[in-house]
Amino acid sequence: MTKEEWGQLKQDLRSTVGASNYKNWIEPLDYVGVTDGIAVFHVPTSFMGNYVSQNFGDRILYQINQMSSDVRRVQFKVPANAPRRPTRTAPQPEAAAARQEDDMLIPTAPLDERFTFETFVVGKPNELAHAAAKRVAEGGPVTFNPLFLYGGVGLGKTHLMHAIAWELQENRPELNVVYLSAEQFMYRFVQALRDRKMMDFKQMFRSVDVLMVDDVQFIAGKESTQEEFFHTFNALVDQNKQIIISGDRAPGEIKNLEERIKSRLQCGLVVDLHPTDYELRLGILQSKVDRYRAQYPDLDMADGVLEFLAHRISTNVRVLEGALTRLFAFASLVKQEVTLELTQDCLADVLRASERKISIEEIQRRVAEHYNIRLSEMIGPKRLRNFARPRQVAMYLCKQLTSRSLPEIGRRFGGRDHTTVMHGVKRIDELRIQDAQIAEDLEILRRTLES
Ligand SMILES: Nc1ncnc2c1ncn2[C@@H]1O[C@H](COP(=O)(O)OP(=O)(O)OP(=O)(O)O)[C@@H](O)[C@H]1O
Repeated sequence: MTKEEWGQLKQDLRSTVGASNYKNWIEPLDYVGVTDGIAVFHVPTSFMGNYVSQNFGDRILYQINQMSSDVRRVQFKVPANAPRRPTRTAPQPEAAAARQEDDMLIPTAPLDERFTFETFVVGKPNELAHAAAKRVAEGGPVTFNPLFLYGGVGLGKTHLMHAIAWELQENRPELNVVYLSAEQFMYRFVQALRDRKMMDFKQMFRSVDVLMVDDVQFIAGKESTQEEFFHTFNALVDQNKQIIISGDRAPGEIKNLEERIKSRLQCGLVVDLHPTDYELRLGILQSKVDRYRAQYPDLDMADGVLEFLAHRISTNVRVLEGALTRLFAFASLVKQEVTLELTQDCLADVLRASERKISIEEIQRRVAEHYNIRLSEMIGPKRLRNFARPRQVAMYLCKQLTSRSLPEIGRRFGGRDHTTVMHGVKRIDELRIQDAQIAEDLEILRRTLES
């Protein structure tokens, strides 16, 4: 079959499949030629290839055979040198855009170019989640299904999901990887219902190789979306296709999520991203600064600024990044070195908002745990050294980390006098210098309390 013949045949197909199907599925086909009785067409995505093959393959072959009898099969494949999947960040080719406009069923959402494994800083709080994400991104045989990533706001769930999708595209370009938020899933679902395209919807989601759904808590309480999600999930698991889900808490703790979905989500590997600690925050800041240096080559930064920010800003990485961006923009505007003073001025509101309110109770509890004594023993009247020293450490930390007065602290330590507290604080201040063990205890406790 020549290209001209295909051109003619295509026009014939228009009347048999209808204008909308023609525009969406037939027009974008790029006819390559016939080899060994197989008519080969190039398609922009493997998803599209599967769809056309399943829905129009027989009809196309039939039409071809009306013209030429030496074609036995039709094949739709993504060319080996195809550009990265066009439905992501790259501009959409016309056909794909038209398709999206037409029926809004192309399920994948754009990926953020900044969210890759290279830019993800690994520390104790996220090392497990990172390792699991890396494993899935290799695209090898499915070992845990689903991978469920959860954690609080701004701790890197979306970043890791995008990183997996990018890497899968690199490692296994032939796979049909679909990433979308649970909200988008619902939106597509409702739209398919409205447009009476449920068959298309089902087929589409069941034809993916890797399904990634972000912020699954969104579908909690939304009955029919949950139902459809459950069926999609099961169909893919049955076919041994990888599923990756994120949520803001562990599956069992998501309210108004059906029990059967909860238990399905718990079947694979559930890993959490813990709140960041000081070291991780510092690492993230350093890596961001390295990138900013390219943007602001003349900007100087005084020692201690990053450490200050890592100490003072909350666990949410998004807030941390926002603060740094603002700081750099401000410093370059006023053409000044980034000093501690400038930082405090420029970020006064952020610093105030993320001031962590540590309570006396929290300090007492942590210190008791650290020294392996009971809370009642620390607060109680006993003067045994085993209890008295931890008590003084706790008093010292209360003075350092809260804004409570000495009499108030005394009251909360079993009604002790403020002079007792003062004595305790002074004693620990001395020991801090003489006794390395005490210094280390204080450092550990301060860090855990501040993280
Ligand atoms: N370990 C990390 N290394 C580098 N950047 C990080 C890290 N963790 C988070 N970030 C950055 O912090 C920002 C927030 O992360 P992300 O959007 O992934 O959070 P999330 O957990 O999905 O939050 P939400 O619950 O609000 O959706 C992003 O800009 C991301 O790049």
